[in-house]
This record gives sequence, C-alpha cells and structure tokens, in this order.
Amino acid sequence: MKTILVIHTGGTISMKENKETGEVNTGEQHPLQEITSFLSGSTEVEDEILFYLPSPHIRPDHMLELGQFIHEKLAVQHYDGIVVTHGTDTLEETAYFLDLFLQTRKPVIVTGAMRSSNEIGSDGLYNLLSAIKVASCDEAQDKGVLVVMNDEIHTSRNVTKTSTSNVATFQSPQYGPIGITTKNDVFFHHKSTSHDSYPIQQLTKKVVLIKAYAGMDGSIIEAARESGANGMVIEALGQGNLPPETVPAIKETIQKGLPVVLVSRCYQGIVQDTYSYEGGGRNLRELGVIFANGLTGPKARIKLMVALEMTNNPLELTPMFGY
Ligand SMILES: NC(=O)C[C@H](N)C(=O)O
Repeated sequence: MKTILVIHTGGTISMKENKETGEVNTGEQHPLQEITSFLSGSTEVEDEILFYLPSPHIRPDHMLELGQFIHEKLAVQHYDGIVVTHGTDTLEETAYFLDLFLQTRKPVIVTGAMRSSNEIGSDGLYNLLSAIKVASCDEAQDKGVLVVMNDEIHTSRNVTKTSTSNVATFQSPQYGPIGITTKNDVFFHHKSTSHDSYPIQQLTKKVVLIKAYAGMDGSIIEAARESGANGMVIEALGQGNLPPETVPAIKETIQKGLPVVLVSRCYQGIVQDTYSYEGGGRNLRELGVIFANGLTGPKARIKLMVALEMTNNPLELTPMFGY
C-alpha cells in the first residue's frame, strides 16, 4: 500500500466556475477532496489544505512555508510521496524553489489545472490522479521535484507555462519532458542529471527580474538597484547580449556589490560569452556578470534568492549557476 500526502495551495484546480456570471474563483471547499473512489486499492491518500490562494498571490514566503511543511511532514510520518496542487501561473517558480530547498529522495510532484473543476473538459481531476500515480511510482524517486500535467512529466528546473489557456501549456522547451503517464502506467524515458539543493532557513532577499528589449537603456537597472534589490536577473537578447546604453548601469551595479545574473529571453539555448562588442556577452562577463546555464528568468531569480541566503560573494555564486 502506498501512502501519498496531497497538499493543496489553491489555483484553478481548486476553483469552480459560476455558471451565471462565468467568473472563476475559490469556493468554500476544495472540489477534489473526495477522490478515493478514483484511486486504485494500492494507494491511500491523505490531504491537507495549506493555502487557498490563486497562484498570482503566492509569494516567496508561501513557497518557504510550503517547503518547511513538506519537510516536517516527511520527518514525522511515513509517506511514499507528496503531491502539491497549485495555481499554474506561478507553479514553475514554486516547483523549482521546492527542488532547491528539499533534501528528500521521495517523489514530490506539483500539478494544477487549466480549467476549473466544474467546467466542461476540466483537467484538474485527471492531472491530480496522474500526479498521485507518479508520486506512487518507485522510479520517480531521486528525480527532484517534478511537474505532472496533461500526461507529461517535467523537471521543475526546465518546465515553463507556455500557453495562457491550453491544457498542454506546461512544456520544457530546452529538453522536453522526462516521462509520460497513461491511463494505467508511468514511463520515464530520461534520467535527471545534476541536482543541487540549499537547506536555507529563510527567504528574505529581494531579487528583481528585468527583460531586455531593443533600445533599452540603464534607467530601469538603476531604478531596480535603488529600489533596495539584493540582486538582479536580466533576460538578455540572443546569446546573452545587451544594448550598450545598459553597460554603465550594470558596471555600477556590480561595483556596488549587487550580483547580476544573465539568462536569455530566448526559449532555448544558453548564454555564452561570444560577442566582444560593447554590451556583448564577453564584455558583460568581463564586467563580472554571472552566466546562468539554461535557466529561464523566473527560475534564475528563485535560484539567486536562495543562493543569496548563503553568500553574496560572486566567486561563490558563479559556480552555483553553471559557469
Ligand atoms: N490555471 C490556473 O491555475 C491559473 C490561475 N490564475 C492560478 O494560477 O491560480
């Protein structure tokens, strides 16, 4: 018998559509708490409602509270796996934070829904049952935190929400899913590679995320620095290049001790120190910008928030991001 703990945090999976007004919002109780009739005899499910929040309302302190809750539950009671139901808008950030924070080898699976529980074609119950199936699967151990949606299994590091409304929204543009679920089975076709985790006690650092655009100057970087940020992530152009007008602000930010982490706004590939023109990747690297290997902007921001709880020394931060 496998025992799975389901922890609800809110999101569309826990919402209902008001058939008169068409609006969707959280209700008095979670619509998917009674699912035992859908489970196989070899699985037992316990569930707890930790939050009842639309995920745009989820903050880093909620992510830390969820991580600590999972850690404590696993420490005091035997569970074969954990499932977290979550809104999809910030699901990828919470899943990646849990991946960085938790030390467990047990499966931790995050899932959600694109349609509320009483809408035609609702995907919530199906995704929840798939997530429970993966959490009960021995092969899901030692793979870090996974996201299960729409019959696909993704790593929390690579998955991102790609569509505002399609049930196939969660994709891993860099490397694809690492497995699939079917009506009765779970298949992993890839193995996870490296996995680093940081057992932090608090999550207090302010890290801003800036997306670069043609003609960008340094003003937004200066404003972010003066806003009291402890670090900055920039989604750069192409292979990791920025308009030259941003370079003085980046140089001053680094000189003032704020780490600047660079990712690309492209969906695939990694940032590289190829171009030596002003604002090119090589120029930025020489200024002390930290290159993040393959993370999206939101993921690099979560990682820098976690890393800054342990150090703000660029020499220690750089290897945490790949190179
Ligand atoms: N599908 C969803 O869950 C979207 C919703 N706005 C949320 O993130 O809470």
